[in-house]
Amino acid sequence: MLGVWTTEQVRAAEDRLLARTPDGALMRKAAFGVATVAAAMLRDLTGGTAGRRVTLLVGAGNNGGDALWAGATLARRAVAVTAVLLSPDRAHVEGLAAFRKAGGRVAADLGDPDLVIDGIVGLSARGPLRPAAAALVERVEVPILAVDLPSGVDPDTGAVDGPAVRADVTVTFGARKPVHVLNTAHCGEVRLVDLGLAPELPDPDLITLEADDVGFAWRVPGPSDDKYTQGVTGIAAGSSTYPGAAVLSTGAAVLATSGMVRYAGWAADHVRDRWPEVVATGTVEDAGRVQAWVVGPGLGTGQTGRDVLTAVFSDGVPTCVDADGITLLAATPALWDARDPDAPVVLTPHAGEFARIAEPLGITLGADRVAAARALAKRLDAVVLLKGNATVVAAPDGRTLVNAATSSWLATAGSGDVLTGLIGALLASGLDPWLAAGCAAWLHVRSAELAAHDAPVPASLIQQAIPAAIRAARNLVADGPVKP
Ligand SMILES: NC(=O)C1=CN([C@@H]2O[C@H](COP(=O)(O)OP(=O)(O)OC[C@H]3O[C@@H](n4cnc5c(N)ncnc54)[C@H](O)[C@@H]3O)[C@@H](O)[C@H]2O)[C@@H](O)CC1
Ligand SMILES: Nc1ncnc2c1ncn2[C@@H]1O[C@H](COP(=O)(O)OP(=O)(O)O)[C@@H](O)[C@H]1O
Ligand SMILES: [K+]
Repeated sequence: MLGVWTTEQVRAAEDRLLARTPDGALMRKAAFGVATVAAAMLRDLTGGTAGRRVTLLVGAGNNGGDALWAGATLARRAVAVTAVLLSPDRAHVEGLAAFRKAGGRVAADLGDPDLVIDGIVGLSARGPLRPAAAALVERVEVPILAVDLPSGVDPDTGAVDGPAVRADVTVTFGARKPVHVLNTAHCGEVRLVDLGLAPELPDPDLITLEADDVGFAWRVPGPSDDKYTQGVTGIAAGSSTYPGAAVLSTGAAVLATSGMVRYAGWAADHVRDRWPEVVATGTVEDAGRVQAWVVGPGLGTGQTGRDVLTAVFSDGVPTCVDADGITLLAATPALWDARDPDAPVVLTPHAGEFARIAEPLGITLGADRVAAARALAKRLDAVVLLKGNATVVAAPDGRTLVNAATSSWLATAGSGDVLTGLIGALLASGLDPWLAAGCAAWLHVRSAELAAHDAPVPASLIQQAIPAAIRAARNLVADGPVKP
C-alpha cells in the first residue's frame, strides 16, 4: 500500500523536517536524486554520460533550485549542462552559483539536448505553464525528467488546464503527491527520493493498492469451506437489448470466486450457455440466497429495471450498482427507499453517470475528482468508484484510494461490466466494500494489461485474464505498513 499526501500535508511535514536539518541539505539530497536518475536516463538513451547534453528549464522557486543543484552534479560528471532561466532575477541564488561553479552554462534557448530537466515549477504550481515556458516545452523533442512533478499539472488534483509538461520520468521527494497517482500520463514513471520525511507525515490523504495488498485481501478457501461459505454472488443484469452485459458481468464473477454465482434476469439462457456453472433464474425473487448483488449492467431504465433494483435492495446484502442502475437511481431517488441502511452500496459511475446522479444533489465533477467522489460517497452513504484513467474509490467515511491505469486499453465497450462482476465477487467474499472496489479496480487494470499486450483487446478477453491477474497478486502476498 502506498500513501499519497496533499501538498499542504507535505509542506507542513517539510517545514518540521527543515527546522531540524542544516540549511540547504534537503534540497541537495533531492537534487542528488534527480542527478542520479538523469545520469541513468542518459546512459539508457545514449550509452553514457560524459559529453552528453542536458538542458535545465529553471523556474523562479525551489523547484528550479533543485534543477540547478542537479545540473551542478551532472556538470561535475562531465555532462554538458545548459540552464534556461525563465525568471533570471528570481533564480535560486545558491543553486545558480553552484551550477556556474561546476561548469554549467546559462543560455537563452533549449539548444540540442539529449535530455531535458523540468524545474519550472513544483509544489507551488498554480495553473498551466505560462507562455514563455509553454513555448520552450513545446519545442522539446527528447525525453523529459520532471523535478517533483510535471510543470503545468495541478499538484493536488492532477488536472491539466492548458500547456503542461509530459514527462517520461518524474523524480519526487519525501512523499508521493496526488498528481503522481491522478495523472500518470503526464508524470510517466514516478521515482521517489527518500528525504527522511516519513516521521513527520500524518496519515495519508489517499492510498494506492499494490499487488501484495490485493493478494493479501484475497479470500482463499480453507478445508472446511464449501461453495456457499465462500460467499455467493448474485448478478441482476442484462435485458433483451443488452444480454452481453449479463454474460460479461457474470463471467467476471465466476472467474473471481471459487464459490457460487447466481444470475437473475432476462439473459438466463445466454448466461447458462456461456457459463454452465452459474445457477440462473428469471427473477431476483427466485434466485435464492446471495451474499452480495450486482445490479445494473444492461438492465434497461424502464419499469422492469426499477422493479429489479427494488428487489435487490430489499434483499439487504452488500450491493454494487452500476450503469443503468445508477441512471435509475438518478431519475427516481425514491428507489433508495428500498435500501436497508445497514447494507453497503458500491456505485460505479463513469463521468456521465456521475454527473447524472451527483448534479441534482449539488455535486459537480470538476477538476478535483477526489473531492467530487468523496462528496458523493458521503452524501449517499455509499462507496463511490469513479471510473477513468485514474479510478477514484471513496468511502462514506472519507477513506479514498486511487487506482491508476497502466494504459488506456480498458477504455473499451463492456469493460465496465467486467469490473462490476469483480466487485460483486469480492463483496460476496465478505471484504470491506471500499477495499473490494479497490481490489477489483486493481485486478481490472492488471487483467487488461495481461490481455492487451500493447494491442486493442475486447472486454471478453480482459475477462479471461482475470485468473492470471489474481495469480499475479497472490504471488506477492505480504502484509505491510503504508509506505511513503
Ligand atoms: N521545502 C523543501 O524542503 C524542499 C523543497 N523542494 C523543492 O521545492 C519545490 C517547491 O518550491 P517553491 O515553494 O519555491 O515553489 P515552486 O518552485 O513550485 O514555484 C515557484 C514559483 O513559481 C511561480 N509559479 C506558480 N505557478 C506557475 C506556473 N504555472 N508557471 C510559472 N510559474 C509559476 C510561483 O510564483 C511560485 O512561487 C518543490 O516542488 C521541490 O522541487 C526540494 O528541494 C526538497 C526540499
Ligand atoms: N482512458 C482510460 N484509461 C484507462 N482506463 C479507462 C479509460 N477510460 C475508461 N477506462 C476504464 O474502462 C472501464 C469502462 O467502463 P464503462 O464506462 O462502464 O464501460 P462499459 O459500459 O462499456 O462497460 C472503467 O473501468 C474505466 O475506469
Ligand atoms: K517541475
